[in-house]
Amino acid sequence: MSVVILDFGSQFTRLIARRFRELGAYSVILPGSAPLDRILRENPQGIVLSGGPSSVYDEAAPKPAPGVLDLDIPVLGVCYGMQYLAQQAGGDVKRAGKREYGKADLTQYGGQLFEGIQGEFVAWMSHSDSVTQLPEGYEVVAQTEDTPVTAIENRETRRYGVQFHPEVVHTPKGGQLLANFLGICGVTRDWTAEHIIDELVSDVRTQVGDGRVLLAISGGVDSSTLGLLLARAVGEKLTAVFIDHGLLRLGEREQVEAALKPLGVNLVTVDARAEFMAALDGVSDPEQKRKIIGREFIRAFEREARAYGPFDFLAQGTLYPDVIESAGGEGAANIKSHHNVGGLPDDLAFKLVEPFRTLFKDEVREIARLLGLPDHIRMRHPFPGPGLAIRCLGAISEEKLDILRRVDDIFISGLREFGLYDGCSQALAILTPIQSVGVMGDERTYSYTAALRAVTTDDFMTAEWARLPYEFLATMSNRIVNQVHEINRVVYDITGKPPATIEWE
Ligand SMILES: Nc1ncnc2c1ncn2[C@@H]1O[C@H](COP(=O)(O)OP(=O)(O)OP(=O)(O)O)[C@@H](O)[C@H]1O
Ligand SMILES: O=c1[nH]c(=O)c2[nH+]cn([C@@H]3O[C@H](COP(=O)(O)O)[C@@H](O)[C@H]3O)c2[nH]1
Ligand SMILES: NC(=O)CC[C@H](N)C(=O)O
Ligand SMILES: [Mg+2]
Repeated sequence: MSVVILDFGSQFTRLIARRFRELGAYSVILPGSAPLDRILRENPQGIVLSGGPSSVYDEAAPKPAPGVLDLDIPVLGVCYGMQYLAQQAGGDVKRAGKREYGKADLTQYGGQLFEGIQGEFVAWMSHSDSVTQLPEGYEVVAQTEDTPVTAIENRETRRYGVQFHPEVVHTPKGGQLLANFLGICGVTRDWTAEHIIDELVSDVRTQVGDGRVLLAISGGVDSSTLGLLLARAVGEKLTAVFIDHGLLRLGEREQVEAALKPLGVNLVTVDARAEFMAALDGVSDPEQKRKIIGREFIRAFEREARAYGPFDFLAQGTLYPDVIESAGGEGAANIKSHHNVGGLPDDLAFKLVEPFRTLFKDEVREIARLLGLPDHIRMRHPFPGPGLAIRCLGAISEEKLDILRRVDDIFISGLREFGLYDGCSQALAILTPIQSVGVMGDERTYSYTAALRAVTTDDFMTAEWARLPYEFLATMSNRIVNQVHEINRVVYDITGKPPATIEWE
């Protein structure tokens, strides 16, 4: 039993599934045009029609397959989905005089979807079309100042629509609304992280069969958790490979080896420092750096496959944000090529095993907890595969990496010492190419500027800059300038994501 989410190209479709997972309900995302028999195979108790960039009155507007809306189960249309429901039932949709983007307050609401919800309701909007004429049998159950038809329902046919996005965190009471929809569908909410693990294990077994798997492991949360999952799924057929590309932090190689040993994975460490440094020599463009790193990772895995292989499969701890930022979503833009997705070379000879490809970091952490990953790995801040190369802006050199390593170590150790590490989701130091004038010991200096960045976030798709105490920042600035003589200026990044991203390249 499940809820089927039909995807019409919204950026947020995965978030609908994620909210259902949080509510303990199992859901499946299928393409908007999935045929009826494909949908029926999922035994749906309800259907969600997602948002999307099209307008329902466009010639080529995507539609659910014939028969889908004739099923006698509840249907919730979100944004484009609601507009489609309204149009299909005989209502009308037009480009509205007033578009709504961002937060809007519902001026009134009621009805089944809003049952039990009280007080103000902030709804996150992203639309330029509106339902201008209600179809027969429907009533309006919510309004905003600009949009008279913000939510609709037809109790008899159990068709519901919302113009806003209940699935995003900026609609704080959206979870309750989605829970109400699950209630209307009669969904039993017993889908847990244990179920997800069982399902992932069985999917991996089906995919891998008798094949052998090379696991790309970094000592980070995602690949370490994947190590435990794969050990359960394929056992002996697994070899974990950790690449030291010369872009790691101070002492990281030894720390990772020590941390992974007790997990019982069969670990091989590869020294590929010379290859990475040679390939990155003189390269300053961020995308080019990322592509080269993606390629060099694969070349290093291929070399190991010749030594320890053959391997049919390459397993990576890829998460959904890596995919969507690398333009892996329906119509999504390429923000940056993550080395493990957009940075992969075209001639990849391995088949990829990426069980976490649809999940977010906090969900992987929950899986990690159940699989018994120690907390010091589970709660570690993420560290990107391209490592210090994308934090040393412009062309890298051994000298610059060494400077950055020392700055990073002071900052991260400082966060731990002051008890601030766990309060941030990720912290990093950046070595900028800016040189500026300073005065130290009565001497003129002309040295580099280091930037510090710390953010808070759940899913790494959006983030706030962390409000670290001034005293702490002052101490960090002091220590860095005193201990790293190549730095004479320290700045703190006070930009969120969006508009910035977490890494600087
Ligand atoms: N040094 C490395 N050696 C081998 N594989 C790596 C290395 N760095 C990254 N990878 C691979 O790339 C994937 C993506 O890296 P990413 O940093 O997003 O995940 P992670 O390192 O597992 O977890 P975290 O996000 O907590 O750092 C990893 O899951 C891993 O499969
Ligand atoms: O393994 C990785 N390979 C990459 O190429 C990569 N680029 C960014 N990141 C990490 O992804 C999260 C979001 O980062 P951005 O806001 O900079 O896009 C943050 O946690 C980043 O550290 C990467 N991780
Ligand atoms: N986010 C959406 O689903 C948008 C639907 C439609 N394109 C509109 O602008 O109204
Ligand atoms: Mg990492």
